[in-house]
Amino acid sequence: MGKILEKIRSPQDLRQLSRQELETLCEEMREVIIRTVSDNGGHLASNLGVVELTVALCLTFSPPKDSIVWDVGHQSYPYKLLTGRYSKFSTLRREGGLSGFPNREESPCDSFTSGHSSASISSALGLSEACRLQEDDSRVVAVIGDGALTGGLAFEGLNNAGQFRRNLIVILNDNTMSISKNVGSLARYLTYMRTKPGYIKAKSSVEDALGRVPLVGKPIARLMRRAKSNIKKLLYNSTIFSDLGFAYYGPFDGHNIKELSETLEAAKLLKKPVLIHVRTYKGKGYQYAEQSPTLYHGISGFNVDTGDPGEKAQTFSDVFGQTLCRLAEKDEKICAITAAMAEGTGLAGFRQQFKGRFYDVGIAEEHAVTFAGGLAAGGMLPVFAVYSTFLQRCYDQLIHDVALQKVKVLLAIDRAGIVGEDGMTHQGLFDVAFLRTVPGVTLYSPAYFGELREQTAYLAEKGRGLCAIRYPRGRELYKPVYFHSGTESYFVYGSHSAEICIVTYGRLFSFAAEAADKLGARGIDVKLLKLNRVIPIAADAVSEVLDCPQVFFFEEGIRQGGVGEYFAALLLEGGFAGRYVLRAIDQPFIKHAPMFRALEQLGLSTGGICRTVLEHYKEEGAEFAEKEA
Ligand SMILES: Cc1ncc(C[n+]2csc(CCOP(=O)(O)OP(=O)(O)O)c2C)c(N)n1
Ligand SMILES: CC(=O)[C@@H](O)[C@H](O)COP(=O)(O)O
Ligand SMILES: [Mg+2]
Repeated sequence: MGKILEKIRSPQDLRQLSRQELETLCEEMREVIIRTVSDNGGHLASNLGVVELTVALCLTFSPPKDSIVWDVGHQSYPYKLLTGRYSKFSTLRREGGLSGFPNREESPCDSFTSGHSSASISSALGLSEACRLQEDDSRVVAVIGDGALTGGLAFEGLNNAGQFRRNLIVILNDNTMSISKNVGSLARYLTYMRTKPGYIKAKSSVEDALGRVPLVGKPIARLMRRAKSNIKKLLYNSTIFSDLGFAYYGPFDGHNIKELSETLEAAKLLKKPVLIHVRTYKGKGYQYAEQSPTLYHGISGFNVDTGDPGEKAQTFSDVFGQTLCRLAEKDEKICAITAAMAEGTGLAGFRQQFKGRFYDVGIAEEHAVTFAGGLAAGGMLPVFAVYSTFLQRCYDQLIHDVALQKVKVLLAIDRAGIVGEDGMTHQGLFDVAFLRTVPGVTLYSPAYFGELREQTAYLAEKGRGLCAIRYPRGRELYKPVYFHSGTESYFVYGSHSAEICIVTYGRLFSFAAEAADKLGARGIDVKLLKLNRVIPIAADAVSEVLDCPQVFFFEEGIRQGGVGEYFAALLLEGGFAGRYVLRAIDQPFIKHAPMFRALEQLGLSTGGICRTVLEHYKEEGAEFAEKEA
């Protein structure tokens, strides 16, 4: 297994291989990727689609001297295999192992850490300009998918790069898919380019472009002659890309190593930005992924022989999607918006049931929020379901295009908190802190499916202005059965006379409740305050713990600007005289690890909550902590 692959220590090693050996290498790479993702989970279909492209890139360029920037970076597994990481590949996405995305700390061959879409052209342009300014002749290549190209940032990059008279290669990896089918006019335009009958001979063709390159020696002349005939027959007269200042080549077969490498060699010689359009197939080489590229885009593991991913427990996203469908049956104003994440956010059912009120806007979160603002100003009730990490892009739109307009928009913030194996680029840890600064926002944070249903309905029916609800990745956790009091915005559990009070919100409440049970079993009486509404915090909720001598606040989000700090300020204003201990996240770039393992390491699991309380509870605490550790 991996006979050729195991000898590849760096891209330079590929140059010793024959055409046949390169083909065999691709088969070996696919086998390793399929096996590893079946065990560890990960992004299968996109990686299988770029195997030949990666080989061609590594044959033509010399990372780390040359930079290859992978957009999103979820398709960088073949690149990891060819850049000295084969021996560690079985650790992919495991705690302490290789990241599922390019990471500057992992390898000098990863020139830019990525995870969020549509940024590659801008970062590649920056890298290229840094080379120019330092008189470094290294090459820079950005590889961007047709899905990622729907993001506005990609166009900002193209617009800016098009004016530079300097080589910058952008490879458009067009597989007609985002996570689901790619959408929008651009996707239509790419289809037109792929299928347009009869190629037009170029006016300002590669011949002109190549004519400007000084001929040095016979090999280059030969190479250029070959490239010219190759390119000439496939070059369009005018494309959106050439209008933006790029030389456009394509579309090419993205699974033909020879054609790709020759094209890349030729493109290297141009003294202007170049866009090379390649057609690839998501899932190539694994029949199940070819048939269902959406299912195998990101998958938690599967049986290699049957492709069976196994049973999946119900998730918060599922419950949200079902709830929104029920609400939309009664309220015709409700519209659902996704930025290319219909499956992940649980909106696939809504898409089917309410086609006319469903919008997949492409990977364009900023646009999604402003579009929602417009829908709301026009009298509709837009609901934008988005992962917490991707909402980070929308800060200005939330302020300017929703809050300032005084319109009602509902944000369904999925993957809030630690997400697990996707790691540092995907953790949902900032949303609460930045939403706190948006005027007039209302934010709820359910711990359980039932609460998600109730709070979504409450916000849809009664909320005002910018309303949001945040919930975690995956399933619901431990639910205490004992009595609680309070209002819709908070619940109180346990004895009112307890000397210790734990305050928290969202899924951490399950751990806090378990911790309270354990502490109770050791004779330590704990009162629990669960915030349902975290912005604004209800004055009554603060009053509930004002007289408590020790208040512990646990938060699955960043400390700065989080709810824990906010709660502390309200306590102080209310005259609180006790001890306040806040455990939140201080270093938010948290590496990949199983979700609950990461929470444990952050001291935010049941054990962590017990330990923190007990550290402050002297004698019994020391004894208990030893037992628990
Ligand atoms: C800002 C942002 N929004 C959403 C995502 C989630 N996401 C990851 S990959 C992907 C689809 C990318 O499609 P494409 O660029 O065509 O790559 P392919 O998977 O087809 O290779 C999406 C929506 C993301 N990574 N970043
Ligand atoms: C690459 C990317 O951004 C998404 O594919 C993400 O990995 C999806 O994560 P979930 O598995 O949480 O939907
Ligand atoms: Mg694609």
